[in-house]
Amino acid sequence: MAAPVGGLEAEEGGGAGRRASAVEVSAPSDPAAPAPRCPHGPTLLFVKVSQGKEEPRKFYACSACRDRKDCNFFQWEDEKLSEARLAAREAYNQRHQPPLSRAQCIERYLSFVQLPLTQRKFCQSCQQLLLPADWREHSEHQLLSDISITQLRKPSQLLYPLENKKTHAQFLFADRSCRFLAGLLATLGFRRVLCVGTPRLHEQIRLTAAGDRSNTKSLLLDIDFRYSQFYLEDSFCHYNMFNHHFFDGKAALEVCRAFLQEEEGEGVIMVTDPPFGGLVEPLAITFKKLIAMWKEGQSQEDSHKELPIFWIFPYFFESRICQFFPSFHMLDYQVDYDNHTLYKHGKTGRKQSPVRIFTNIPPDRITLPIEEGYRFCSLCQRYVSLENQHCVHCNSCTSKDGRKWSHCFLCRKCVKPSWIHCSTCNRCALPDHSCAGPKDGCFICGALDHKRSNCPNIGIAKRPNKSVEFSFSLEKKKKKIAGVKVPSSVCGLRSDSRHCHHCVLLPGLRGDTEASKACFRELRLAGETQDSQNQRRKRVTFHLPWLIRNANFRMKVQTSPKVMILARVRLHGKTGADAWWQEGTGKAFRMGWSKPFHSRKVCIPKQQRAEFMWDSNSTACSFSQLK
Ligand SMILES: C[S@@+](CC[C@H](N)C(=O)[O-])C[C@H]1O[C@@H](n2cnc3c(N)ncnc32)[C@H](O)[C@@H]1O
Ligand SMILES: [Zn+2]
Ligand SMILES: [Zn+2]
Ligand SMILES: [Zn+2]
Ligand SMILES: [Zn+2]
Ligand SMILES: [Zn+2]
Ligand SMILES: [Zn+2]
Repeated sequence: MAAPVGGLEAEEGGGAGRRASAVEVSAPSDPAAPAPRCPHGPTLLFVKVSQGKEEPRKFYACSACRDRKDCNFFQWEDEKLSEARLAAREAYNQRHQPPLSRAQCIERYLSFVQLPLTQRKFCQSCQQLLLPADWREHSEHQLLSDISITQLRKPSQLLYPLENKKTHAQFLFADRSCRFLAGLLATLGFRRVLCVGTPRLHEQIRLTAAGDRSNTKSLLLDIDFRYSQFYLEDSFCHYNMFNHHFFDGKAALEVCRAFLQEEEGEGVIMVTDPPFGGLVEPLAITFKKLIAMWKEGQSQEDSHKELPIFWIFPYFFESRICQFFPSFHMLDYQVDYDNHTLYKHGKTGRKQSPVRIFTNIPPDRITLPIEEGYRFCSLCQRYVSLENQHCVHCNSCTSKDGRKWSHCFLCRKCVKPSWIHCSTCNRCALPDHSCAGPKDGCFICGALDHKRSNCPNIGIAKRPNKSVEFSFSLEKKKKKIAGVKVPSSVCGLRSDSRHCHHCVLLPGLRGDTEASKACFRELRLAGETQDSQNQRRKRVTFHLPWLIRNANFRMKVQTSPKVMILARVRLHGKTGADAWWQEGTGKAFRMGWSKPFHSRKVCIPKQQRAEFMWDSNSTACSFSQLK
């Protein structure tokens, strides 16, 4: 596949046709034609939209995996496949199903709990509960022994989270958020919770129910098959929320249906926390199918009722979610994650989490914890963040991100504190925005209410790094390396980074303003910091203006003779809703000996930020952008 779906998340949130290029879900030309299937169930039909125009040829790709490494299904909509290829595909799909059936998992689980404690082992390497007959096969693996019933009830602590952003994005609730959610559901009187992609909440509800005998039930639907080892058939279904596919067929679908329709659908809520990189539209279609399933079980007089839902998602998807579910509104509560360094609560994390709860439950029924910085606004009749002040002009507590917003009389609405009204654009924007630049929202997440430089996803690079300080000097006389010209009007960097209008530059760099006005193509960096191992390590972070995201750089490091250096390029998340730190993608390469400058070509594909790091006794490092 020509990587068309790779950029999906980048394009979500902004809506159709505003970006240079986006991939969107599309309606099939023939609605009766069934979508071809990959191992993750029916695929989705996508279309590439460039400059607002749809490319004529649509294609099918995996609904669940946004990285072709995870599932490389690709088929043009109008492509005809031979019988032999169809049969091969079917065989491939079969081979890529989980090794054990649901029934086998349950049988194994029942045998496992019967074992004495000393015989209960878990293989961390294979992420599998072991029965004595399996021990030999796993003897060389990393094993955990004496697995208690308490541990079995907390599989999300036993299993390692699948953080692969493009498929599972398994970011688990921090204890604080998990307890808050479980408590809120209990306070609201729900007796059944359909947990769609919320394994830790599922676990918490079951633990609480076991403790207080409240009998609250929970059913987990998740694509992570590992969970099937820990639950009987009435509490887990292997499920794909992007195409409403039950991997175990009709029997599993019936489990879900019965769960939703119990007590004529009374007392049930759906809570979902999908991977943030996922497209809103297919999720909305799925949730509507679950709602329809719940409705079938309702009596006539209840037909006006809605299935209560908590959809946990970043706040900048508000307009997109409300487009599909107009009765939803966003709560101010900031949802925290354990294994997510960025999305943590303001007080403890490095950054305020942008993740919120969207719900159709009236906000006056939802109490947010005062001790965590929420207050009740009697005018809005809802709990809001302490900083979120009631605006008398808007007659509402208007902040979306937890900061105090200010009212603009010209725009007739409240705007972010850092914005000012621009008479050229006739709207509020960041002071250093480009009036000539694209006016259609943020290039990272696509939201219309902010630009990329103010995007909550931009994260790490913008924060000043106290331990590293760089200085640079312009080397005009040096042999010039051709640079790519970026017109200043499209350069997305803030003016306070003193960037050159024509180059990619480094936020936080301090330097000569004259120099930054000139078109310089080579930067010289000097600076260092110590890391924990007392190694010398230098690092610099690049912001790439949106236009030149596919950029080649030359990195040159000057080493003292006979010093081998290890350089590393780290890419910070792709564009899009989950521009998170991507630990795993650091590409390390060695650079040779003794020559005064060693150079390497580095390609930064589509990322918005990249970090260059080098360990060495090197005296200087320079970067230049190549054509
Ligand atoms: C952002 S995490 C949410 C976990 C939640 N915060 C918790 O702690 O319970 C996303 C969850 O959705 C699941 N998931 C990812 N893709 C899915 C898909 N296509 N269908 C169903 N579940 C999926 C992941 O396995 C993961 O459990
Ligand atoms: Zn697939
Ligand atoms: Zn093993
Ligand atoms: Zn208010
Ligand atoms: Zn206002
Ligand atoms: Zn304004
Ligand atoms: Zn302007």
